[in-house]
Amino acid sequence: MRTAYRVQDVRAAEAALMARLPEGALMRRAAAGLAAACAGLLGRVYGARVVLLVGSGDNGGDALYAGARLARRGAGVSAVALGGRVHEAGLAALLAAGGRVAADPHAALARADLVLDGITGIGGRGGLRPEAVPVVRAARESGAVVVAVDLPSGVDADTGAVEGEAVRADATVTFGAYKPGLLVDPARAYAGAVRLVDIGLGGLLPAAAELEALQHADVARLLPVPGAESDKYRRGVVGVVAGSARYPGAAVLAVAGALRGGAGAVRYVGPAGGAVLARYPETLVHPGPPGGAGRVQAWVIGPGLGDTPGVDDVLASDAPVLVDADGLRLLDPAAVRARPAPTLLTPHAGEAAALLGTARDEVEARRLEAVRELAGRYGATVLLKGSTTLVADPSPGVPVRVNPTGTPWLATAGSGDVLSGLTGSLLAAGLAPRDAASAGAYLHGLAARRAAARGAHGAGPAPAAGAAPLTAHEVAEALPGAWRDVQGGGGRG
Ligand SMILES: NC(=O)C1=CN([C@@H]2O[C@H](COP(=O)(O)OP(=O)(O)OC[C@H]3O[C@@H](n4cnc5c(N)ncnc54)[C@H](O)[C@@H]3O)[C@@H](O)[C@H]2O)[C@@H](O)CC1
Ligand SMILES: Nc1ncnc2c1ncn2[C@@H]1O[C@H](COP(=O)(O)OP(=O)(O)O)[C@@H](O)[C@H]1O
Ligand SMILES: [K+]
Repeated sequence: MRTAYRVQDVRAAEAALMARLPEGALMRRAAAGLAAACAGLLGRVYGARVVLLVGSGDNGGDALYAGARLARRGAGVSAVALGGRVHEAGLAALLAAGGRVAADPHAALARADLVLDGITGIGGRGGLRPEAVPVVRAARESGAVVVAVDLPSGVDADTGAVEGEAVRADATVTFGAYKPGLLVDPARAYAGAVRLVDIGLGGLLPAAAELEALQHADVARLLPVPGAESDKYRRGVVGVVAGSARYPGAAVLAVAGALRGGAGAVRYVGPAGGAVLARYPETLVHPGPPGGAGRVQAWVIGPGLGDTPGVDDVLASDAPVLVDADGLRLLDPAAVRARPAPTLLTPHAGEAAALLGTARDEVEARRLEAVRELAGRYGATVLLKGSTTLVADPSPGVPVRVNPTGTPWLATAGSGDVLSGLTGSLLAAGLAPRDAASAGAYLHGLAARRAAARGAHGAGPAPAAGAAPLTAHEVAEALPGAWRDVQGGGGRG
């Protein structure tokens, strides 16, 4: 499991550690890790040209000390000061190691092999200041590798928001702990490949992180495994209320996901039973309404539902309910809040905006705040889909889960239907809503990568990024392979 902590928690942990260490020891640890990462990226340090963008705080200090280490190994290092002051001891170390202050910043940047962004770290507020913008643009245009120190300057460490301009890094070397902004878009997209340098904060950070990202082994522990005593009812029956005369395909895709989610049986309820059976004869079908369909351990309602009634009926049941798509539009918030059984809402940004009474851009700019707000307001677990998928629990203080798998190719019609079927099936198999949602998103994203890379039936581990367009159906068909990848352990998301 990867965890991320808020700035106030990182600062408190650093303060506790610093009290036990000699002056400057923590910054030296950070700078050593940073310099080693830069050396790795450069390949050959001797003769490399390195430019440090140095702000007025300790983030600039880290860059200066790392620059000093690279200068001692033969790199040509020059510093560009962008704040009113610079970290004096850091600058002295750089000069003593043979580094310089750049006489002409733009000329230095034009020749640079590597640029270290030490403008702001966890002390930064708002986007880049205007005077930094042309320098940062020149760094980007030079073709040099841009490495952000702790965080790309200009992004919000706690929320992942980006207000105005920010550094677009190829890599970020972060210290002590991940910060939420490194894992949540839009800021995540500015960070490039993120590397964590251990400076000894372990044990000093709070027990509950702000964010958690599951990895293969975490998901493997959550997935249901049938025992010798299992039968289809004990494994759980998932009821899928989806599709309409206008959108029969949504029913087929939700059932496709549900059949690969570990429940013992899938009961489809709605008008698209014919289309569902033609593709999946193993489905139990019922024309509706849901109340007469028989016992289920969890419901999924909403994909392609149109205005078909049934949401009230399902919300009145005492089983866990996942509400997606049209179901989110039709639900009565008071009925959701009053439910004794768990509810899981799975909106994309537009649906989340409608539920919150705000604009879509607002949700996309502040995903972490939006998902927490929704969970609190509705008293439900919320899975917010999109470029960063987040899962929030309604209880305050529980870490939000951020999904590390997926590919932008998933932004294809119907892939959300597969996700809701899959996640509902995990709910029926007995997973808690937060676990079902995060394991569902993880498998779904992994399946998408497999499908995008080589088609649904390819073998071997999932590659890092998708390569070709995919269809929602292919995502569903790649789910068993993703499930096996996860259970095989090893790799991460
Ligand atoms: N506290 C510690 O023990 C450690 C801190 N470390 C480094 O120290 C950093 C935090 O240092 P600071 O607290 O000094 O804060 P920063 O260096 O992140 O930034 C603070 C300075 O930047 C200015 N500033 C704020 N917003 C700005 C903006 N938008 N544009 C330009 N300037 C802006 C402020 O006026 C202030 O002078 C961490 O991110 C990390 O890089 C590491 O050395 C590890 C140890
Ligand atoms: N830019 C993106 N990068 C990665 N995944 C995305 C992106 N945009 C959407 N997705 C994912 O694609 C799926 C789309 O679901 P949804 O919006 O409900 O579409 P639909 O209703 O057509 O099925 C979700 O799993 C979502 O997280
Ligand atoms: K920085």
